[in-house]
Amino acid sequence: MSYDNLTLHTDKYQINMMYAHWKNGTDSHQAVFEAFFRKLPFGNGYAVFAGLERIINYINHLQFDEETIRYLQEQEEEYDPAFLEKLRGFRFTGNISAVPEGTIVFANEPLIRVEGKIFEAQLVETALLNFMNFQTLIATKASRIRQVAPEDTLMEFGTRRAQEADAAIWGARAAYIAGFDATSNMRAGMLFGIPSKGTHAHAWVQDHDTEEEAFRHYAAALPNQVTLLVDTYDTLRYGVPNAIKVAKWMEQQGKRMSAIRLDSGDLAYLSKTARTMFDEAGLPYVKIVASNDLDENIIFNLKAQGARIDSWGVGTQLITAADQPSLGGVYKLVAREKAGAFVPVIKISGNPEKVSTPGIKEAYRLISKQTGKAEADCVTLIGETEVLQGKRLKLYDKLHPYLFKYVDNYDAVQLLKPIFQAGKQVYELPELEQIREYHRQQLTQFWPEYLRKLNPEVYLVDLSAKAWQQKMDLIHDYTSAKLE
Ligand SMILES: Nc1ncnc2c1ncn2[C@@H]1O[C@H](COP(=O)(O)OP(=O)(O)OP(=O)(O)O)[C@@H](O)[C@H]1O
Ligand SMILES: O=P(O)(O)OC[C@H]1O[C@H](OP(=O)(O)OP(=O)(O)O)[C@H](O)[C@@H]1O
Ligand SMILES: O=C(O)c1cccnc1
Repeated sequence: MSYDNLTLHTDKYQINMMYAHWKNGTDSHQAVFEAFFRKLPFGNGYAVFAGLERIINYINHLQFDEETIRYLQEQEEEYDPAFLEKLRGFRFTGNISAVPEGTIVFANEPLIRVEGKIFEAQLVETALLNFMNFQTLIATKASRIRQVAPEDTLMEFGTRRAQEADAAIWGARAAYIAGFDATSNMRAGMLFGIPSKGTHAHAWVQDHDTEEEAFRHYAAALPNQVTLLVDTYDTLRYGVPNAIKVAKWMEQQGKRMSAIRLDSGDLAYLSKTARTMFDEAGLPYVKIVASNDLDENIIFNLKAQGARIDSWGVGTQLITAADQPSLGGVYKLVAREKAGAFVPVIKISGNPEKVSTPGIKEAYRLISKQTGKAEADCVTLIGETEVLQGKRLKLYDKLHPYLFKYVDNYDAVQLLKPIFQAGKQVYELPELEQIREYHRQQLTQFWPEYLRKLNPEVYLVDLSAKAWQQKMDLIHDYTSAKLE
């Protein structure tokens, strides 16, 4: 089965709600939803937004074709044929704003805003969250790994352990955005233009009578990219000495071995000893690649132990975000049309962090004119102008009011950019290399205290006084209404 129409890549309850709106005659009512997450993953101080390319692609190709219509008909007898007829002509006609991929983002600020007919805006929730949550999670994990090895080559090796094919390729892309240098996945390489890299597996060595013969045959076949896996039998007793012999043999033919790969054992000890052996053999140019269930913590520790590793192959831990395998991004209705105008809506919860923030919002990054560094993000109601005028602001985290600061002399950068207007794509997707460079620039806007991997400083995401007051008013209205 090869069916790639993603229109039904949604939860049934979205179609049920579309149906009920249509039945009630409210399907064309305008609504505004915002996507955000409430908690940063991995205890990190920031996240790296990704997923927009796939979202744009998805929105552009939304279409209930005959096969999907037939399926809906068979699935749900209650769906009126006239509803299915309406779906035939469906397309997304609303507005979408989003932060560009590679942007550093934080909890509780809108990352995607969807405005349009409730019928359309409801359908897209599931897919938008699916793409944003996964890709942002992997980009953030990759960013943590890049942080501990700023100068080294990082290769994404995760496909065999990824949660299926889509996760492998979009995860590879997310990792590249956040600073990885290459992927082993050739399809990701082909589709996105990510550099592809690869060594060889144990099978290559096992399929020869001797390790030395295996190394020689490999070097003869691909003399310009020889990275030999040296741990099939015994790294220091056989693997490294055999690799040294083959490197000398290559030199006689005017070639240079690129590297060896260590894939088991004590990577610190083995890399230091192997480095000495290569150096003493007059082969200082042969680099050392390591793999084996690596993540940012192991890499950090290996470096602390003085490991002599130049390049890291990272698979499982990255592509599955093993220490936190999902990002809890949500998509919340913030305003709906009533009597021809938008009214803010709220979701009340016993958990204060889950009370939604009503109203259509904008998010700004306040960049100090003096230092060029980000001081805080400010979430306002749309149309508020104080932030844009550069007025002195007292910002504080409303859930934790002891976190506050004053900012002035700043530039306010609007985080959400228009992506679709009246259903038409108005945003030109940057090239992947530009996204990667943009992400690198983004990192320079933050003090290192916010970026550090362990116990980072909390970056302030403030809610404007007006947005806060509106939230309080609605909480009051709803909770007192309930008591009556
Ligand atoms: N010096 C080190 N300090 C901390 N962690 C290390 C060090 N060397 C290796 N590791 C990590 O320890 C873990 C070792 O796992 P494991 O015991 O499965 O590997 P192994 O002994 O190399 O055997 P296998 O052949 O099964 O891969 C891996 O995640 C590896 O990256
Ligand atoms: O460890 P990861 O970060 O996921 O990196 C990818 C791993 O995949 C390969 O081996 P594979 O796991 O297939 O076999 P092995 O465990 O026997 O080495 C490779 O040798 C790495 O060890
Ligand atoms: O090229 C490699 O060495 C590689 C690729 C994928 C998984 N493990 C290793």
